[in-house]
Amino acid sequence: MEVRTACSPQDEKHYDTKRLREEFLVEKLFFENEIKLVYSHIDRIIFGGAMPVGRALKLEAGDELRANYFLERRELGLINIGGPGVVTADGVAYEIGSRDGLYLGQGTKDIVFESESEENPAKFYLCSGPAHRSYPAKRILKDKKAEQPYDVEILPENKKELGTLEDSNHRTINKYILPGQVESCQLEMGMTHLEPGSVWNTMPCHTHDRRMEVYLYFDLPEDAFVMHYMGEPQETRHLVVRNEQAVISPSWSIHAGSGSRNYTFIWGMVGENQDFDDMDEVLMKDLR
Ligand SMILES: O=C[C@H](O)[C@@H](O)CC(=O)C(=O)O
Ligand SMILES: [Zn+2]
Repeated sequence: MEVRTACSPQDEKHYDTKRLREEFLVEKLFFENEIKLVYSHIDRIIFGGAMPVGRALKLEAGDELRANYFLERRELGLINIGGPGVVTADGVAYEIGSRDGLYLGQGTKDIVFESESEENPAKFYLCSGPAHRSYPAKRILKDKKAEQPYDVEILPENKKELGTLEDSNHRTINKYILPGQVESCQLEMGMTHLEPGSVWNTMPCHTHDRRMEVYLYFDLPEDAFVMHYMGEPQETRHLVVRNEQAVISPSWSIHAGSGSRNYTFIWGMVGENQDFDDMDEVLMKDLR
């Protein structure tokens, strides 16, 4: 597990490109037959990728957690951005299609990831935060109908269309894990898709003092990129982000992006407030 420390905005504003990228960007999360995890001291989020190809991968606590198993004191959310796969948790096999999700509560002991085929492997993007009680496991279906008792369909009000082509920010925010749909201790997760011709996410932008966020950008061709904007609203900086790279966003930082074309991203948040709309809005005229 890679460990990243927290950082003050007083320091961050002096960073050059290399240092900014070392602190806030994760350049590769999906490695064949590996579970790559990043542990950030910021709200103790752990995020990463699991990409099983022809064999099963077991989630281990590692030395860093000093726990008997990964979810002993944590909860986990995931969204599959690859081909169909299976996540087996304490003997229950959850079939996770492309763009579907899964929530596993604190206390889940054995977690194993598999792909249905080697040619089109699953890519499970994982987000985990500290947890103090166990909520039920839920499979989250983006477009399919619920079949199993543990299934949840994304509610119509949690597929929120926002923005316009004129403002280059026409997009749909699909909320997967949040109160009223999938209960959790603190984790919230979702996936935002931009329409062709729209390139801006989260503009007008915001900060949220009560929670941090991680963005995973994907659905980008190799030579395309997203300029991700971070920093305090009057001290903005940018990161050039490529396909399947992730950005850590501290509570004091804006998090927005403009792509060289449209793209998709997954947001994962932990902190003390689960009200999705609890944001400190930044007016367009106030950005520097
Ligand atoms: O706090 C909320 C997160 O920043 C994202 O959900 C925002 C987002 O997906 C968007 O506006 O495109
Ligand atoms: Zn946000």
